[in-house]
Amino acid sequence: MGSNIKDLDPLSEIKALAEIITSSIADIETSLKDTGRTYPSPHIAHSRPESESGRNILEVQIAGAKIVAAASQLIATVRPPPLTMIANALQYHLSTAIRIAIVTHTVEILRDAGPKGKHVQEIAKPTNVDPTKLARVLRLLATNHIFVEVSPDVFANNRLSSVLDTGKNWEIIVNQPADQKYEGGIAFAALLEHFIDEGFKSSSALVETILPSEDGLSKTPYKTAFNRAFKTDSPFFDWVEHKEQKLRLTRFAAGFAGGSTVAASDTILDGFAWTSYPEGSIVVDVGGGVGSQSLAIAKAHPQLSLIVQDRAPVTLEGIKLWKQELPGHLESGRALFESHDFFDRQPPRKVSVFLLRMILHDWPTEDCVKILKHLRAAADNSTRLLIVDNIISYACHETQTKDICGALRLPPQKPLLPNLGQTSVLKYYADLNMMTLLDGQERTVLQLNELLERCSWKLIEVSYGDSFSVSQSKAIAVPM
Ligand SMILES: C[S@@+](CC[C@H](N)C(=O)[O-])C[C@H]1O[C@@H](n2cnc3c(N)ncnc32)[C@H](O)[C@@H]1O
Repeated sequence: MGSNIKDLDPLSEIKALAEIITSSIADIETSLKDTGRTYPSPHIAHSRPESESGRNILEVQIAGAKIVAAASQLIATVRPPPLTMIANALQYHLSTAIRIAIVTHTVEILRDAGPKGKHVQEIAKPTNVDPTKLARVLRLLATNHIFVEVSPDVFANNRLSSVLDTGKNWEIIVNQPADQKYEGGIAFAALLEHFIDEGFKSSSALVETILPSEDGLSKTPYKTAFNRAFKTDSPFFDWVEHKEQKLRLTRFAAGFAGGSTVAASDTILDGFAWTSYPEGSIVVDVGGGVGSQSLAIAKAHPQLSLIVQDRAPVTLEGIKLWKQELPGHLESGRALFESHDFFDRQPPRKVSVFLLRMILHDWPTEDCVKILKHLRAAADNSTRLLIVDNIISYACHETQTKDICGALRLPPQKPLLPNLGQTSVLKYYADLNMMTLLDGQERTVLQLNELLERCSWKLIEVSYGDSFSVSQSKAIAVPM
């Protein structure tokens, strides 16, 4: 497990893990007492972000990160190994069960019933699914702490299941076309549906895609596992815009626009010196989508001028959003949307900050080189490049990046994994999602450093974000 494993006999290792859990719980208790906040109950709906305020205290987060790392390591240590491997190999049923709960609108149907729940006959009726099969699906979820089986075949929501709630009335959802489910609602489940539909189906084709073709010489006809699974030559982002993929496009857009914010606790505003830029400094948000990040920057730092670049149809959506959210910035020219392909040269102008958020991970390294070289050509000595992505750590100690500010982290307590194992696992899932769908990749600091150097950018600072954060790591580079 941890690289320090040889120092501990097995029982001492188990005790050390248990001790990490006990002392972390004591830390949580102290922080809650000091701040007068309470810990969120696993039995109560996750309906408002404020209800997470106890868990969001920095010290509570750090303690929670240790508990997740230690508890999962403890399970991996004590359960008979073949059973752990079988349970790991069968995880796909859990993904499927989550999607079934979403498409049957189970969470919305159960919302009003509260803790007493509803019989599965009632839950199954609106979507006309077989109640006995739905009960088995929900029981697997309840066994994983998602929903509660209150009495045989009677299920109720709990905090985990309630994360899937759109907040909409189930009778409205059932009578709407499927692509309208997330309209006017919370779209977190849309993100999960994208993972479990396009992502999961593609993942099942990764084995055949990664292996060399049978003769060992000819190239595989499919570039990505996604291409193989969906029998298409189109890159994912083109395919999802095909007419017949309307439901998937709507769901994907909803999931990424609104859904991802439910999970993020730190933001674009943290970890970068936005206030150091004077009136009129230009920030170019490259591949900025509808400008949701730029919107947060503009609201917090009104002295900045924001230019959001993306593909033409996306910029039109962005203008609509900004007209609602911050019309004054568009009218005064303080913010503008620019249709621009990031594989083309940047328009000449003085840019203070180029922002690349969740862009580089979408692309293979050679394409990232093209994007970064165009930005470098448009930069002057004072330009900063801010990259926001998942920066992943090796699962072992690494010291080669010690000269980059923030890159090295203190090793966690023995015998935890250096990357805290399950605590940071979402970043590694994201990496495989990138591989599967796009031939993209999440990068380590070493890989990012090498990539930037090839494009004459120098990586000067890294911050990883909160313990549980995803897509919130930041890297700052300057021209070489
Ligand atoms: C994962 S989204 C990130 C959006 C935004 N940066 C954010 O963090 O919310 C990737 C974005 O890249 C845009 N994109 C893809 N190919 C592009 C290209 N060749 N030129 C400009 N933008 C592109 C997509 O339209 C999409 O908005």
